[in-house]
Amino acid sequence: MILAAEKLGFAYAGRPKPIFEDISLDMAGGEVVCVLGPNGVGKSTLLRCLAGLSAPTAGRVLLDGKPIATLPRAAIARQLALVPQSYETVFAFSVRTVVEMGRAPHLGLFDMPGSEVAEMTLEALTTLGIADLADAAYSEISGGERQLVQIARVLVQSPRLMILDEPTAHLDFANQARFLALVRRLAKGGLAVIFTTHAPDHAYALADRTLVLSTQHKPALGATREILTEATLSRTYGVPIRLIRSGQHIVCVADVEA
Ligand SMILES: Nc1ncnc2c1ncn2[C@@H]1O[C@H](COP(=O)(O)OP(=O)(O)OP(=O)(O)O)[C@@H](O)[C@H]1O
Repeated sequence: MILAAEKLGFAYAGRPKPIFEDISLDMAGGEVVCVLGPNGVGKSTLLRCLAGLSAPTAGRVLLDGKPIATLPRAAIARQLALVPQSYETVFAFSVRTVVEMGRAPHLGLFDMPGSEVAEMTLEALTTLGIADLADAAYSEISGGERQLVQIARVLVQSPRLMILDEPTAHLDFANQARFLALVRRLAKGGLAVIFTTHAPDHAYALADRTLVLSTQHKPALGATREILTEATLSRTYGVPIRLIRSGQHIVCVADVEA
């Protein structure tokens, strides 16, 4: 097991009740898990706990069997990569440098990235279709391009587990489809992936299991096609949701009147 979350709970100081309670989740290599739920339900907070960036107020996270809270950041980063919802930098780094920095956890303290890292970086940028942006300033590219750069950066980090917070939020329709195909390919190669999304269709397209967070009900985790019923989705989002099947694909439609 790469990651094991045991009975996690989290409460922000000053908030009357916990954001979530009693979440347990095991991640093995090659598995893809989606976290779904309405705005503000706690998805990003949960991902930060799983990545060891926030300390849960209940329960614990084990990485390779060891409590993540006891591990040095570089040791965590060799196993696990988090792509947050947004990533800003105040420095005028080039796209190439931002991606190369993904390799830092594998380098010694005074090592400079060599030709191997340069090759990995170019390969990752090419995979994401943004090799032509290599020398652009990260601060001067679009939101979707930044999202692709961040995904390239974690490819160079080559972790065993990728944790992605709304990775498709800024991507155009084709890049969303390419991203889903890329994750499917990486998972076949043994990578474990946890991602959040506001598109339940992406859970159907990608996730072996889905964790549904809701303000009204207990967290529910199960096989995506079993857990994401019309009833569960409608209850979770508070609007009537229908599932439309077309071959292998399932599309969700919300029936909200004007
Ligand atoms: N630093 C903080 N201090 C206090 N409350 C916070 C803090 N960060 C987030 N929250 C609150 O915790 C709750 C969960 O936030 P979180 O960002 O985890 O939700 P989310 O499910 O990822 O939301 P979204 O889908 O809108 O991105 C929200 O009510 C939010 O307002």
